[in-house]
Amino acid sequence: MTTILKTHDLSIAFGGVIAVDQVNIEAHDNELIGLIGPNGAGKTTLFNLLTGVYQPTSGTVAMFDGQRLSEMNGLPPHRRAQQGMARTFQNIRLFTSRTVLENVLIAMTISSPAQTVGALFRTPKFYQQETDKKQRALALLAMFDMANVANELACNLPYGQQRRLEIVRALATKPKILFLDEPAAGMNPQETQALTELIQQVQTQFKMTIILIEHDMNLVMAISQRVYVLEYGKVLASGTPSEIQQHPAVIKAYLGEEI
Ligand SMILES: Nc1ncnc2c1ncn2[C@@H]1O[C@H](COP(=O)(O)OP(=O)(O)OP(=O)(O)O)[C@@H](O)[C@H]1O
Repeated sequence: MTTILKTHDLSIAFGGVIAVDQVNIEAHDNELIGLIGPNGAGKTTLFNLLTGVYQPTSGTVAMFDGQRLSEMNGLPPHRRAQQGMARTFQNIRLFTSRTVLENVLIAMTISSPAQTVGALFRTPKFYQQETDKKQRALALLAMFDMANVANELACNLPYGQQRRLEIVRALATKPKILFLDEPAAGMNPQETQALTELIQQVQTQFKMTIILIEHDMNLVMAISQRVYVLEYGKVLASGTPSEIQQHPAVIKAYLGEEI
């Protein structure tokens, strides 16, 4: 098991609220991790700290590439994206007036900009790269059953497909680690089931690490290899789904809710 991401005593305070409080977590290569916790527990804030949207009040985030450790503190989101982080958001953030294909191509271009000279003078290499990008984008869309809507405007897609497009767009950046913030939010049971299978397929096919915030316990418990539970900004428990489901403190935190 190779560690790919690790935090040390990661904390952030907003005024008097300590939203993330000395969190120590780690993610391994090709691991699917569930991040759960009651509303306001600090899950999205933790994602924002990991991906560079927020800088911590104290503590560190590090990524590992083999033996090489890269400190992430101080790096803005786009620099972390270049290091291999990609994410989706709780609220869909697509380029709604662009087509589905353009949304994916833009993500690819942002993550690996074309050589300026090639782009300026439209060299044969530039055209080849553009063709390759388009083929890769279409292949990703096909995997998500969306090749047939490649030329639709993103705003015209049904909600479930918009959510899936967000994942395709994140994958287009070839991340090492993918953060999914409530990917099943607002989906119906059939869409959720299809998404569950897709997330597993992504993990197997791309051999990447996925960290998933999700309120749908069936989804989390079905696909996570390990689960972290946050409560009041702290890690309350971590373990396999079955360990978490039997954990007394977790049961207490979720009293009245089915885990
Ligand atoms: N930018 C901010 N300014 C002030 N307080 C914030 C900010 N972001 C988050 N918080 C507070 O931090 C705490 C954790 O919020 P966060 O959104 O991370 O929780 P969550 O576990 O993702 O919740 P949910 O499951 O409802 O999405 C909350 O008390 C929230 O009000």
